[in-house]
Amino acid sequence: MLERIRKENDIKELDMEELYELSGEIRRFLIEKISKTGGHLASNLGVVELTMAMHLMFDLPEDKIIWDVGHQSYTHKLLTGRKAGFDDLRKYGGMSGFPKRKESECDAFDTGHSSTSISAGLGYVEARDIRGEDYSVISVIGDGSLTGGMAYEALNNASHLKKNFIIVLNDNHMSISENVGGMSKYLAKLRTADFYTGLKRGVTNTLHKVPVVGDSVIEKIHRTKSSIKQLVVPGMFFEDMGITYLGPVPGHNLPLLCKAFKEAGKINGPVLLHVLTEKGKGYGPAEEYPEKFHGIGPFDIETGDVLSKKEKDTYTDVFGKVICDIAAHNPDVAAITAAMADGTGLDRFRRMFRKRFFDVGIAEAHGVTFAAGLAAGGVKPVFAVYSSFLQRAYDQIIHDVALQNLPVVFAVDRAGLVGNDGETHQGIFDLSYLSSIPNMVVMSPKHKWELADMLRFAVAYDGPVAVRYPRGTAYDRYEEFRAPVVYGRSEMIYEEEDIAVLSVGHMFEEAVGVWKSLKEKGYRCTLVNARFVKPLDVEMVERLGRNHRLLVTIEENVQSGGFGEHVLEFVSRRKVPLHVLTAALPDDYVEHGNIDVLRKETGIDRQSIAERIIETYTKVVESI
Ligand SMILES: Cc1ncc(C[n+]2csc(CCOP(=O)(O)OP(=O)(O)O)c2C)c(N)n1
Ligand SMILES: CC(=O)[C@@H](O)[C@H](O)COP(=O)(O)O
Ligand SMILES: [Mg+2]
Repeated sequence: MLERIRKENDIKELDMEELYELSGEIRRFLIEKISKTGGHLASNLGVVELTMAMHLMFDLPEDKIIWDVGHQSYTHKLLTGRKAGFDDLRKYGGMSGFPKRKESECDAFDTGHSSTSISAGLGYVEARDIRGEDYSVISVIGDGSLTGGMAYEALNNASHLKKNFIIVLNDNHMSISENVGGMSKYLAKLRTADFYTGLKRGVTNTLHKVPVVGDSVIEKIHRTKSSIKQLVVPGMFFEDMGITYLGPVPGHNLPLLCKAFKEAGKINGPVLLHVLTEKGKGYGPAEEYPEKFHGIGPFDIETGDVLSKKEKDTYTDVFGKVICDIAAHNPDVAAITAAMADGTGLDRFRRMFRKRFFDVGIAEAHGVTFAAGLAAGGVKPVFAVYSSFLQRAYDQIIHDVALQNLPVVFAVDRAGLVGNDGETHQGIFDLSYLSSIPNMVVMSPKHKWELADMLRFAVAYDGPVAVRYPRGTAYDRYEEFRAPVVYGRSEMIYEEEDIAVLSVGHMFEEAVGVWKSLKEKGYRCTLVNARFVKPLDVEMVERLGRNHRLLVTIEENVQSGGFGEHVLEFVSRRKVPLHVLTAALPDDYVEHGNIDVLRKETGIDRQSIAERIIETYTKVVESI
């Protein structure tokens, strides 16, 4: 069947039996492909029928399907002619793991971060009406993503609509890990309500079963003239806001899903279609361990085991262990995650210090202000958060934390290039957005031992402080370089003259490569580990100015507002006699792919940096 799907809407040519066959083929295809490339398997297996139903009931690309997060859009990609793309899924130059408008006109909106789909959908609805156009808009949001504040802001805003807007709540009762919070509990109650048993039941029959609320329901039904109102009883939270609730609909029953979409399309206003799906559906290991198969590397299909065995600790592992050790000795330390307990390494903390562990849901902005409140109350909060997700909380960092100089520790994970998730997830802005904030201290460790030392320093520090470290294996060389972390002081590694290399955090590994290659070619070269991005170690810069000609900064952050620009600004303002060469990422978004490839493409790999240094240094010497 899959062979017959060459482009969008081809699915409509299949009969029901063929559609069943197709759903099986899609699952087998996804399992096989993702077992080789890695990707977000469990969420995708859960929405096969839901996606098929939407593709059967709507016309693409005219109608707009907006995926929240977008990690579950693989079936949508398959049904819109992108089957071949799965061979290079998430590889450099290959197909993205998320919806991309530049990839297909059937992708209505780019996503990657959660809880945006209702806002974007509402924007489309209003644009449609302003321009007098006629198409359907369907936002598909997961129960986990419904813990994000933006989703409620959008629901609140959408409640006034008088035209159709379909919001699909894809409820698999899971975020990456177990979902949290009051809405999740509410949805759990709705799950046990009667299934969507069809639209044939008479309105009155149903209403007779609803004592007390019957009259108001009848009134509403008369207002909307929609028989579907018989199903309002379970979703009064949404109903009372002015959003029609339909469901719960069994999310693996294609005919019922299609019917539900048909009815949802009739409602003149916002309608929330509550669909119950199973994460990992159809693949035993993913059904059993949806968390493990949420995002997974290549794995063995028979056993479900991940193929590449991890031999060394990642920075995340180091953080997870050290923060537990710190908390064991300091009862004031609390840890916060925004739905990323495993990803940030806080799972261990959750087990060890249940009362001091807080999963706030996918709510980074709230998480930051909540941390500020904890800090104001005398607790020492450590918010472990991915660099790109912390972008969500910029005002909260300024307004609620830094302005009051509150001692909140930001453990900024996935800083720098993250690789296969691509543009939306690269942690390449944090040095810029954090180091521009007054009171903020920003550090980055060169290796795993320094991460531990910096975390201890950060917890002891009386003010807002960020420690940023990358995804992946923690660097475990240069153990002998472990001088105590001193506020605002960098670390001299090798001192020579002429060329000085000043590297930030994990780019130390590249900087060592640069340093070695310059040495091999006969250059005299100093190597310094910056440690602090803010405050900048200006004494070190002045000291380097005495016997060097070229100062090279290396960071995995955009150039704009980054470490190199801070150094440049200081050198120029204080007229330090140094030429400065900044190795940083260009003013652009970096797509998905292997990190080494991305570094090469963006010119921050050791070889490209060494070449640029030699070229620049030659010019500097010639100009004297
Ligand atoms: C702002 C933001 N924070 C965190 C994440 C990481 N994240 C990706 S998917 C996900 C869980 C989403 O759960 P749900 O919406 O229920 O989708 P499911 O995976 O269950 O299909 C999380 C926390 C993100 N993408 N965006
Ligand atoms: C879709 C999403 O945002 C997460 O699942 C993310 O892909 C996790 O990234 P890590 O694999 O780096 O934890
Ligand atoms: Mg979910």
